[in-house]
Amino acid sequence: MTCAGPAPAAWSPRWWTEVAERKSGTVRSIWLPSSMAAALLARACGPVRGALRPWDWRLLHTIYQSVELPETHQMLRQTCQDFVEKELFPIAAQLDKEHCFPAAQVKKMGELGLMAMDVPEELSGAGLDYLAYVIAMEEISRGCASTGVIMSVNNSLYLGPVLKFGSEKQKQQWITPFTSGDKIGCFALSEPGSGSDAGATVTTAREDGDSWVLNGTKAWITNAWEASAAVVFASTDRSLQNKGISAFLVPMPTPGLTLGKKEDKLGIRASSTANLIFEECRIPKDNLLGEPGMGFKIAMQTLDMGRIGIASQALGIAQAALDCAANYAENREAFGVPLSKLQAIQFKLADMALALEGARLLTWRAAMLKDNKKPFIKEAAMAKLAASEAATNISHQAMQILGGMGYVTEMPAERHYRDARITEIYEGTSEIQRLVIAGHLLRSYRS
Ligand SMILES: Cc1cc2nc3c(=O)[nH]c(=O)nc-3n(C[C@H](O)[C@H](O)[C@H](O)COP(=O)(O)OP(=O)(O)OC[C@H]3O[C@@H](n4cnc5c(N)ncnc54)[C@H](O)[C@@H]3O)c2cc1C
Repeated sequence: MTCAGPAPAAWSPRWWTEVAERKSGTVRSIWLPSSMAAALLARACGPVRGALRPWDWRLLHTIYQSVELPETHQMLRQTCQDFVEKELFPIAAQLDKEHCFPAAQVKKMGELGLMAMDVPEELSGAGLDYLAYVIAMEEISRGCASTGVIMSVNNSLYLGPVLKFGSEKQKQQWITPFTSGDKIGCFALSEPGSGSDAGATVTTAREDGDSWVLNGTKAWITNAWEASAAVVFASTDRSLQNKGISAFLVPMPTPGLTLGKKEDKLGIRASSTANLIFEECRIPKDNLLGEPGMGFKIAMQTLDMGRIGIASQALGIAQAALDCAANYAENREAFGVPLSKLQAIQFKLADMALALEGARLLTWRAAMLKDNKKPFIKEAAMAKLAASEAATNISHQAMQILGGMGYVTEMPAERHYRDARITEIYEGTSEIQRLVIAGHLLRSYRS
């Protein structure tokens, strides 16, 4: 088998168009999540509808979605599940073993709209909401956590800040070519000397005629080896500390930028992680994203959104581990009965399912708050913390349920265990999530 994976399946290039055609034969897209939910609500609520004020509708929209996903999102989930069964399950173990970037699968995900999910259709994105993004992220990560992080970085860490802070011209140039799976982007904030303390950035950018000139090293950059562009954070005025950091759009490859070695990692081994080394790297003046000094704000707001994606990646890994453990327990016999008849194993499975469901509800809630333009920073941190710790614990218990078979590569349990661990580290460690949650919590008591 090659890294390209199995022969291409007959995927519809735009699944939601197919859905629309199935429904009416005329509408190009049915992706209007709020109005769809309202229509479904109207069907569900009938006579009480007239009694509802606008804010009630919004509230019901939220409650409705937390009880049962809208039909559109269920269809999206099914599409992703079919993709995972055919395209990722058969090759995930080999991708991991060979550190192999899943180029063919990323291309197909681009064709399905999964590489630019909340980018508007005018910019060639799928034009979906964040709830759709987390549903898809979970499913893709269930099939292959490495593919999940590749998708997450392109969607939320690379496209996210360009969409939010870019000029119209920048959006055309730096978003549209990155929606189809042909090109992917990366996000370069961390440095060898600063990860959690991102404000301590020492990479610099100085103005020189029509250019910015970058110097310094960015560390741990996901997608570095395959990326065609990076959002890079560098200090334009060290004396201003956080407020002196700016964000830049850097084409890759470009003179003055070299890649470090691929890190040899515990998990998510099919995604590349490497340093970006800038030595008198010259980029056009126009490549400044936002205003000078806005970089720290751009980075923090991007990570707030990105955390919801990493929470969903963790959910996918946890679900895969639970599925593996439950199936094994049903089929493996000990002391004359299947493992699943033993109460000790049942209790483990129950606790695993409980942690997973709780984390999933927190993740959906954070996504829906974002979709409804409500504050979501604390909730995103809660979702990431709960989901990543659930993934670590669930994959640990799954390995225990499999016994010796959990420890060898014939079964996916050991890969889930290795993949889960990173979700507690990147896009803010668990300690940083606790700091964010506590900060918001205590502010609410003081105000
Ligand atoms: C596989 C991988 C992929 C990554 N991808 C990217 C990427 O694409 N782009 C990018 O910019 N970065 C990326 N990172 C970097 C990642 O975000 C950082 O590793 C992470 O933020 C932690 O920073 P650090 O490693 O410097 O640890 P440190 O910040 O040195 O932290 C070390 C320990 O101290 C704790 N700690 C630090 N400060 C505090 C505090 N104030 N209170 C309590 N505890 C604290 C931390 O929680 C941690 O346990 C990636 C990392 C990995 C391993």
